[in-house]
Amino acid sequence: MNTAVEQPRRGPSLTLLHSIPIFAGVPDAQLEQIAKVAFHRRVPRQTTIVRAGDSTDSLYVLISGGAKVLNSDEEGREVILTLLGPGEFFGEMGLIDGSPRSADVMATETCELLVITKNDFKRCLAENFDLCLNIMKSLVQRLREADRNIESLALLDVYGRVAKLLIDFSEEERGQRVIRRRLTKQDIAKMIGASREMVSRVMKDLENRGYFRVEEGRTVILEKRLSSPASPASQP
Ligand SMILES: Nc1ncnc2c1ncn2[C@@H]1O[C@@H]2COP(=O)(O)O[C@H]2[C@H]1O
Repeated sequence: MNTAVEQPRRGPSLTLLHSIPIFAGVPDAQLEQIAKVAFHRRVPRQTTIVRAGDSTDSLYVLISGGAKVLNSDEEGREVILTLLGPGEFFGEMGLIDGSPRSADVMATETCELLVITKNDFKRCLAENFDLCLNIMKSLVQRLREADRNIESLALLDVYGRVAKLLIDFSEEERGQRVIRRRLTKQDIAKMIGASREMVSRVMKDLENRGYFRVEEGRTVILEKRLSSPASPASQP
């Protein structure tokens, strides 16, 4: 596992801060304060940035790259709680309630991060209602996502779970829904609680039946059909 990290660099620009959703609506005077206390850090792929159970010292904002939030048991079995992309933040839970880190966060690509230490983050929160509100909105969105995941685990078969995940990760692009981020079958398996072999089988079947196609390394979804795939067992 990679633990090497580059030396931190100080000082994000105001333009950069303006482009990050949790800083939306925060006045420039406050952003200047944040710019003074935040610093850049670059971490290579496979670096564990935050480790479950550790004490909490900082909030992280992902400027570029990608990361996964995961939990594992003593036997090394993993569940991926979510994937994070540019503009998203992590490490807020421990800062808010003082508990140890709730999960590992690992870089899936080289990441450019903005780091704000615990005391600086708390000072920024105390002085800025918009920042508090933006953090609350993100927490509500994460709760909604977690609720949807519980529902899908309880009510859908593996076909339905794979289909739902592909739709959730797809983005609108010129009238089509396309998955741009790198999503391995192993990652999908760890997100939906199925084996990698099962996910491979289901995806091959869905592709053969025309629910999606892979074009130049991207997955293009034939949306209307994918939203309700029938598993072979339930087909007439
Ligand atoms: N279900 C989830 N969705 C998105 N992010 C999460 C989820 N669970 C944990 N995290 C993030 O992972 C971080 C691990 O460290 P913290 O508990 O400090 O803060 C946590 C959150 O930022």
